[in-house]
Amino acid sequence: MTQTTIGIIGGSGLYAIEGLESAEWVSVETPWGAPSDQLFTGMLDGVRMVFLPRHGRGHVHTPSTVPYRANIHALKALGVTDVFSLSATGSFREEMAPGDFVIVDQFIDRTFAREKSFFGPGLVAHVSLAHPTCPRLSDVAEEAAKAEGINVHRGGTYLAMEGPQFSTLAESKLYREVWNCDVIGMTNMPEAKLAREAELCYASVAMVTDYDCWHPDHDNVEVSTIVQTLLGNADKARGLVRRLPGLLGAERAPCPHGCDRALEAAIITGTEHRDAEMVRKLGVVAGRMLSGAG
Ligand SMILES: CSC[C@H]1O[C@H](OP(=O)(O)O)[C@H](O)[C@@H]1O
Ligand SMILES: Nc1ncnc2[nH]cnc12
Repeated sequence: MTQTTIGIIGGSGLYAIEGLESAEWVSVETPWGAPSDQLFTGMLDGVRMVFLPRHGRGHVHTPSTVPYRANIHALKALGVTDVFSLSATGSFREEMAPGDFVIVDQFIDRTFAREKSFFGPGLVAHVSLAHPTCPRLSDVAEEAAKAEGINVHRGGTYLAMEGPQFSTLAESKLYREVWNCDVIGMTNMPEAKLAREAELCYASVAMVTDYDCWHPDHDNVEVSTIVQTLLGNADKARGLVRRLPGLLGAERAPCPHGCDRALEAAIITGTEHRDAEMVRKLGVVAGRMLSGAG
């Protein structure tokens, strides 16, 4: 048994969480540059919490400039074991209405201008992403949402687009009608990929703000309308977060789905061929698999 440390990545509209004891903002340096912001740490119901605003306080990072690798590295460096990602999304489903939450379980990655892996030349790894979210954390997120009276949908495919512009109507229809996606956002990829490489359990909670531009009875998405819905969603998200420590508990057993052992069958570069600098940079994220190498 180890200790649970919950990481919360707050998306658009969620730049702080409340109620932590002994709370402080801490700076973390990483070999991948600076994270989006300082990280807010403290205790909630006997469980250590670490919160990171994905776009930084004041929303300064675009979806393309969010330093995803530095963010996941910083969470891992602070001992985080379980990550809940909260994100604003458009919806492709009539029944997934603005104000509803969707516990995402699949992604289609259409992003193209981001670093997507901690690994690279001199240290190559291929983790499985068949099931990119952790069912154990997703159960907890669903239970917390229900306890808060949030209209929550279990399961959904998140289309990750590059942005920052919203989709064209043709794209929106393609994602909805042909690719069968449920929600759309700009940030969960490569975040979920990197969490898996860092052997962190990861759950994604999509907070629906709009119907993108496909819905004949709703206006095309605009930031001003998103912000209105986001204010309500962020209150709901803070309620959900408050329930997580009680549901997860302070003691942590190995993940029954193997998220925390994802690298065990993934690293392919032979020990004697590994690049020493890469091994050094990967010390925090993959050190347990690399000790003695390089
Ligand atoms: C403010 S609208 C577009 C913006 O909102 C979403 O952010 P996040 O995923 O961090 O909640 C979307 O991905 C875009 O970055
Ligand atoms: N319609 C949409 N498209 C992409 N990202 C979003 N975030 C919130 N709504 C969105």
